[in-house]
Amino acid sequence: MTILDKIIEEKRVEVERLLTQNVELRSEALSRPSLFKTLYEAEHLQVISEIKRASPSKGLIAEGADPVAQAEIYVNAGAAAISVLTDTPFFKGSFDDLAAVANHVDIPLLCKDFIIHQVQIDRAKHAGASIILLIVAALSDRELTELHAYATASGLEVLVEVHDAEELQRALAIDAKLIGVNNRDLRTFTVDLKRTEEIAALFPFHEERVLISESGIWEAEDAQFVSNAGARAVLVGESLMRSGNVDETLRSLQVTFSEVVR
Ligand SMILES: O=C(O)c1ccccc1NCC(=O)[C@H](O)[C@H](O)COP(=O)(O)O
Repeated sequence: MTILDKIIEEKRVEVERLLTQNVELRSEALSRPSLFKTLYEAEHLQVISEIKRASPSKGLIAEGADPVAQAEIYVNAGAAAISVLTDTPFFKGSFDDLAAVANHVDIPLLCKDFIIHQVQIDRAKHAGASIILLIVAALSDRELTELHAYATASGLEVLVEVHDAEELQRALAIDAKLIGVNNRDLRTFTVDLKRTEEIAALFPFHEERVLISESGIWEAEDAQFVSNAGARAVLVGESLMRSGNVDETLRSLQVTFSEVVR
């Protein structure tokens, strides 16, 4: 059994608990800027900055980090959006982290979790997220279609994550506008930025969609590589959480688009 399988198993238990507790999770749509619009109109590579305390591949990264203080640095350094990992057992994140960040920032906010059921979408929205993540590898076609439609109808944006050509086709089949290539294989943890290049070669850039490169971005050279491949944004966690100068690291990743890509 892979870590992804274990995480999904844990999510099934979490969903059961949420459904049994029958917690009131209805909420009005929040008005945050559209991430899609921000990225589509961007003049340079955008950074989606993540609050990440720990991970299955790296263990503890920044256990005692203050999510609000970290988010404020991200906003001041020009982050396009903030991603908050809300899973506790594997990432030491929480919905309290998400809600705390939501109360302090007004830029687009991604609930980074492993969504398999509508109740998790309600919970993300209730905590103040404006974007949810759907991981193609974790969902059947039917689940992907239904969860994407439900989130969109709830007024949320959806980042659809892929890792190979077949998953890209599945993302395009549901007309996903925000497509993220995870450079990390969630089953083996191998990170390879060439994943972005491979998916970019198949990506319909002439359509109104944006490509985001996720994971393994440490320095400007990495950002330039995926930007040159066609990414309009990078999703960055560990390198920002570990940085001694978060502001400087984040700004260094906001590289200019090459003429070819623009
Ligand atoms: O980060 C992991 O080890 C991980 C393992 C299994 C499933 C998901 C995982 N990470 C979630 C992410 O996608 C990353 O947090 C995100 O892309 C940022 O990656 P990085 O900049 O490498 O921290």
